[in-house]
Amino acid sequence: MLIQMRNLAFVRQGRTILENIDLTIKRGEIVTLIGPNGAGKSTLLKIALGLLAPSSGSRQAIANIRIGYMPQKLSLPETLPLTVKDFLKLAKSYEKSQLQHVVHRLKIDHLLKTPMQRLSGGELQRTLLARALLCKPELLVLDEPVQGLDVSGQSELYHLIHNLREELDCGVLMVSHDLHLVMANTDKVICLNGHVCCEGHPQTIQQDPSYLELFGRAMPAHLAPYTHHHDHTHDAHCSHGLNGNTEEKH
Ligand SMILES: Nc1ncnc2c1ncn2[C@@H]1O[C@H](COP(=O)(O)OP(=O)(O)OP(=O)(O)O)[C@@H](O)[C@H]1O
Repeated sequence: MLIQMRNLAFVRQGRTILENIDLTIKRGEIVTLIGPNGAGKSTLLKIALGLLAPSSGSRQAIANIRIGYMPQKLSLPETLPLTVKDFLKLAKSYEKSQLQHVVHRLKIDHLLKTPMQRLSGGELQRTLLARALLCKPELLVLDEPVQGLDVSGQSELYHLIHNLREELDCGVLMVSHDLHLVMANTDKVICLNGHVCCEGHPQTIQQDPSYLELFGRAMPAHLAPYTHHHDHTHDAHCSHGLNGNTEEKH
């Protein structure tokens, strides 16, 4: 076990954002959080990172756990002179040999002198991932790592994450909206909507009634859209009540 949350809740300004969360991540395991906007996915990642404290329940991690974090986005002033190399060197602590290894592994050697603002979407995601790897993480936390990439770029990055997990023998906790790609690239999926609606292996979870209510009927993996059905309401125990027949696509 790398990290474990038990009966965790997070409340802000009188509003319950997360409740009844039980989550364990082991070494070598990829766990993916899916859920509609505002479901609490980023909040849960911040609790995993230790940036936010739970309001109740517990979050335990192994002693001195090394966590590499890839944020959802990076906002840099257009005129800030910052090359990829400078950016990587801002990481808290790393060895020079590790920087060289990571840069080579993620195939960004040729970008080291490029200003951060000039990177393409795919190059930026690889650079952010490289920075997350500098601490030789035992746990990688990735907030929508493939956003902004085209389908082949998404597939390539998931494949890379898949391989890195084996090479580093680390755990991976990530958020994704790309349901069809998640299914092929994860060990465990957790459907979150303030609480855990359902969880399990990607193949089995597609049969779960809670999953089907949230994301619609199972389809061939390459055709599955990310569809969130809002024709029901949730309570803390994941029972559903019908309230109309509207549907949202995210
Ligand atoms: N510190 C805070 N204080 C008050 N409300 C907050 C705080 N942090 C998050 N929230 C609220 O909690 C809810 C969950 O936010 P969160 O960003 O975790 O959702 P998400 O699932 O990551 O959404 P998205 O898919 O849109 O990124 C949102 O309604 C947000 O406004």
